[in-house]
Amino acid sequence: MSDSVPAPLSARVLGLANLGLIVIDADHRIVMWNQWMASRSGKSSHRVIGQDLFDLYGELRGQRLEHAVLSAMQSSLPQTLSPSLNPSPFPLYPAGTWGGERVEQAVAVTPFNEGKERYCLIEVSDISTIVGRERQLRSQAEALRAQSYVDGLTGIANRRHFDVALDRELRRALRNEGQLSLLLMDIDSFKAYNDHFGHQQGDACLSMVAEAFASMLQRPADLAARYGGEEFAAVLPDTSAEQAAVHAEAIRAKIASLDIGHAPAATRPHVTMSIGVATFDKDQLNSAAAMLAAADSCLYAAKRAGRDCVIVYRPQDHQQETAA
Ligand SMILES: Nc1nc2c(ncn2[C@@H]2O[C@H](COP(=O)(O)OP(=O)(O)OP(=O)(O)O)[C@@H](O)[C@H]2O)c(=O)[nH]1
Repeated sequence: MSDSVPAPLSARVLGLANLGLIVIDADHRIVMWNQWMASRSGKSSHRVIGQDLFDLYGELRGQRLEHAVLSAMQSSLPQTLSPSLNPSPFPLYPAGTWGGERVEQAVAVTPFNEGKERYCLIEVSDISTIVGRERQLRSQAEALRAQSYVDGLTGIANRRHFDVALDRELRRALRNEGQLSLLLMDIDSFKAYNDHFGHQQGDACLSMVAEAFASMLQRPADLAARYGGEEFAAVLPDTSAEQAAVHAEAIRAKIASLDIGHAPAATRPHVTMSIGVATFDKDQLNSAAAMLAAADSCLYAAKRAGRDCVIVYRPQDHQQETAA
């Protein structure tokens, strides 16, 4: 018969438990320290048994864990430490490593009596995987949010981003009586391009035009967007009608200079753009709808004028037109 005594079942279970188990007495002296704690703290149970937990880990003094232990001992009520408020209170590291990042911990404190003695059980769970997954989900959500402001085909801002930017800049212009211009632009005879070269090449053309157009806007507050289909738009804060007209003309010339061959049915042998320009004014063009309608009417006028040109909205002309 073997003379080795089998470990009591409870001791075996404590050794196998996949969480840290610490028991301290009323004077905070450690009376139990399981294998999980030993392998993650680098301190074996016979080194720590009998020591005051808060002497062993001075950094816990005055912290939430100490308050939780004191209050659990006094009230006899269990306490749970929020992992977000108390990240990693114990200096514990993944088993088999030393140093590096502490394991993320969730800590529960449960007071209990044994005979006349008062004790406190401290359970420490490793929640590193959960916290890591949460971080990953949060960063994926942020990436998705960023993507939802980006046009999938061209990579420039999408209509939603444009609407938000125009609204924000309009409110700023109204507040500061500042200047703000808007460009609406449309690739000329794009239906003919698609019909001649096919939709896939049409998409490639849209991407080239978008890239060239976006590269023309230099200020950080300027926004180049795909407004929809073959239409593009730009929000230009602190830009007068005259300055916007110069920008628009430069963009028109840049697109023409790309010299992208067009369909035979198009007005020009190369791809061109027509552009309408509207500028904020506090009496008439003081809303997104009014500015967009004004820019759109100029874009339409540019198409009627033969395409590949820029037309700037002038409130006085409009008054004359509507009055006539
Ligand atoms: N390839 C491609 N074509 C698109 C996309 N969005 C819109 N279009 C095409 O753009 C064309 C726009 O045609 P129209 O609105 O008739 O205007 P247009 O031919 O450009 O003529 P004008 O604007 O008068 O110069 C349509 O044939 C649409 O199918 C897209 O994402 N990819």
